[in-house]
Amino acid sequence: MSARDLSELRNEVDRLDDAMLDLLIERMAVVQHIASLKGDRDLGRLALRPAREAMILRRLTARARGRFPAASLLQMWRELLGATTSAQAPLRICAWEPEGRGAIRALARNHFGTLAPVRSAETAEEALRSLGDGSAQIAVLPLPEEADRWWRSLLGDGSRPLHVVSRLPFLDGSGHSHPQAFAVAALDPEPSGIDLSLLVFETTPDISRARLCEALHAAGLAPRPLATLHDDAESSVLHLIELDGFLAPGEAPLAACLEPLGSRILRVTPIGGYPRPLSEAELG
Ligand SMILES: C=C(O[C@@H]1C=C(C(=O)O)C=C[C@H]1O)C(=O)O
Repeated sequence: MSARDLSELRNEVDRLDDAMLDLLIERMAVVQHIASLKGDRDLGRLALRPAREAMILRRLTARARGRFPAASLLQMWRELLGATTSAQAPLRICAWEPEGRGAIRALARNHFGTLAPVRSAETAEEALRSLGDGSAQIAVLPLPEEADRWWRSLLGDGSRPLHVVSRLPFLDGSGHSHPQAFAVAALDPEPSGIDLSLLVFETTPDISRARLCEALHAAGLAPRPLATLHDDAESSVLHLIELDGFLAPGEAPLAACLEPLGSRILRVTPIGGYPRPLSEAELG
């Protein structure tokens, strides 16, 4: 290849870079128009819409069909979505990174982008409090383990209920040991078409977690129990379980599968709904 060919091809790359940047600028202007319609800033609300973002990312990775590395595509668009969300309304993050549970702050940064400041909290409770006092709009916490109790506070009937709205990272490298986290915000979950739900089942102590999961399995809900808490008076037990689908209590098939357990199910409270992360296998 001659020096002339190389310089022509580099000119072509420069032309494409300019065109891509012009498109990003044009996209940002459309997002600002969307922002004025949604009115999140005036309502003191987060501009983030995890379901819409997941639909964009799934569509683009399918469209790329391996012609551009999917993991890079996802990371580039996560940065873009972070920039467009930050441009609409404040987006500050408070992350709880307990010892030995992985790089949660880095996970938050990779997901929400470089523009969103990530502050550290000493405890999960402190991270959740930051949502109440307005010093952050998103709390990022590692997936609960048995000893964690923070998820219990999402059961409260606050005037602006907090929900788990995302599971991080969006590209799930299951099989590798990598940290996973929940993003909590004062935002109502919306369905993206392929979703997971996080529910708290309050039961009488005489039914085991295994029995509860068996009933959920039978309805094809693929339960993944995360944690169980016994209340001080031993009169009820709280089970935190992630299920396939965007579910609401009282809705079929949840209501139907719990019916045989009768009055031993005291209460079912959804505390989260979020897009199911893409698996590496799905990317092909
Ligand atoms: C533009 C919007 O706000 C945010 C930014 C998005 C984007 O850049 O495409 C998508 C979803 C939201 O997180 C929107 O709600 O559509």
